[in-house]
Amino acid sequence: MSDTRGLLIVLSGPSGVGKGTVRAAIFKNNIYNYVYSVSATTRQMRPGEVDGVDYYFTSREEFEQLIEEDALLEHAEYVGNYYGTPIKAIEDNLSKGYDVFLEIEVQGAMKVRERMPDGIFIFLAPPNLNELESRITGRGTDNQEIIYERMQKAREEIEMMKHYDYVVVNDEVDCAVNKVNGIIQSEHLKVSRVVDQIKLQIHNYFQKGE
Ligand SMILES: Nc1ncnc2c1ncn2[C@@H]1O[C@H](COP(=O)(O)OP(=O)(O)OP(=O)(O)O)[C@@H](O)[C@H]1O
Ligand SMILES: Nc1nc2c(ncn2[C@@H]2O[C@H](COP(=O)(O)O)[C@@H](O)[C@H]2O)c(=O)[nH]1
Repeated sequence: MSDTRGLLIVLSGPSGVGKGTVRAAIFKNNIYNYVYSVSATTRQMRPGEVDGVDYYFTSREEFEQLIEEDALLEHAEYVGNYYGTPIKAIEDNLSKGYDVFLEIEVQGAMKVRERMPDGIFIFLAPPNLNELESRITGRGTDNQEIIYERMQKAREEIEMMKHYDYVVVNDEVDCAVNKVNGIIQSEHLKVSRVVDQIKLQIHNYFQKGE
């Protein structure tokens, strides 16, 4: 009867908006004990990235095997590479009561929404598109062609914002972090999420006295 299952939190939005930056800041002072869902990808590892921490880096064959085995909650092809969310760790952590944090692009988020509609879907938006382009360019990880593709994608992705539960504009990282934490903590206080626990406490209290 008690609902101690964790919450599934999906942080999504266009490439370069700052999802990774905001997520890293949230996890640096992880006061709420969120667990991060490490995705699998076929893209090349960037300098400083660690296999199993930033991503599980796989070959295309290995990734296709994961699809075949139904080991992914969702997957998407994004600018020439596969990205996907391993399902087992999510199920294990949610059932242990941890809030699980996904940082994924928009097509994948929409697939998660179909399979896990109880999730909390947060769209991280740029202050404007010029700022988005300068963030992608400033990161220095993509050539002009890829930057162009990522900006084209961003246009479609911003259109999808209406399918999310919340939007947070990432103008200042600290401000965005506080808003995301605030959303999650408010979700925990929803009557629908706590009502069963309260009923159980009342039930246990009166049973003791009988
Ligand atoms: N609020 C902000 N103000 C200024 N710069 C920012 C802000 N947030 C992130 N950035 C910068 O923007 C760049 C892109 O950020 P980041 O890599 O976190 O984006 P992302 O959404 O995770 O991208 P991708 O989806 O491609 O992985 C980085 O150089 C980061 O330092
Ligand atoms: N649908 C999914 N998208 C994912 C996943 N993991 C990451 N991503 C997103 O892909 C793009 C590109 O990432 P990058 O690391 O190459 O810049 C970005 O929007 C990520 O958030 C996933 O498991 N599924």
